[in-house]
Amino acid sequence: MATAVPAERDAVARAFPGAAHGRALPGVEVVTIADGPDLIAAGVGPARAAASTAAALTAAALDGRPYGLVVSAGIAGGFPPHAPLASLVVADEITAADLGAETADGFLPVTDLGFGTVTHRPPAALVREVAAASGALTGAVLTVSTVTGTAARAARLRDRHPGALAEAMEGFGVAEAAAAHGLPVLEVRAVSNPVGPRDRAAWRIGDALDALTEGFGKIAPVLESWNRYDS
Ligand SMILES: O=C(O)c1cccc(C(=O)CC[C@H]2O[C@@H](n3cnc4c(=O)[nH]cnc43)[C@H](O)[C@@H]2O)c1
Repeated sequence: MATAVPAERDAVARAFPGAAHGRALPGVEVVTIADGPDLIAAGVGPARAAASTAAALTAAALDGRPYGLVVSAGIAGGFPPHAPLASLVVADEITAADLGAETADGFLPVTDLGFGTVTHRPPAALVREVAAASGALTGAVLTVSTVTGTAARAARLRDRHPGALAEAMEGFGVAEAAAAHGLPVLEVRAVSNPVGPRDRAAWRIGDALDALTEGFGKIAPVLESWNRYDS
């Protein structure tokens, strides 16, 4: 499970009762929870998150104990009124929203330029089960390299992605690493701030971290049974 920063990693870890121990890899520490998941604080932004996640996945594969599922988790901006503060969102689509080219006629995704991919889709059945267990909202979670800070950009993003509930900065990078290993990916986010005009006073990071802990407490059995079916 990959979060951006240690505060998010620790919020997820609080949902699992087992003892934790860490193992340092080049560029990332893997925290293993007894009878629970492995967690990494993969760094902020899609590139760093992809590099850290790839390191952890490769190390596990070389150890002969490959993972069955990769989860991107953390706080996010929520598109109002669809994803309110402290709500939990599970992605049915993980989309890189600013990977492309700006043209006089608007934004072109990199796929329109003939390259790569901009969207990864988590397994639909897993998304449904996670949402049912936790009460999470289900929709697209956008990955951006620049946090949205104006109403105009928030509106442009929703115009291009009408199903978007949240934006964050790591999901697509984590998903790219998972895809390179042929693994399914899930993204779960707790909303810490509205997407829109920059307003640091509106951040509710503590509430979002608490929502992450509570949400993963409910999601844990779903993930455990998913891994069992998968192996
Ligand atoms: O300085 C700002 O205006 C600002 C507003 C929101 C978030 C930030 C961050 O630097 C946090 C980035 C960190 O948290 C995730 N996150 C949380 N909210 C958002 C958001 O609205 N848009 C994108 N990412 C967000 C993100 O995944 C990073 O890990 C600064």
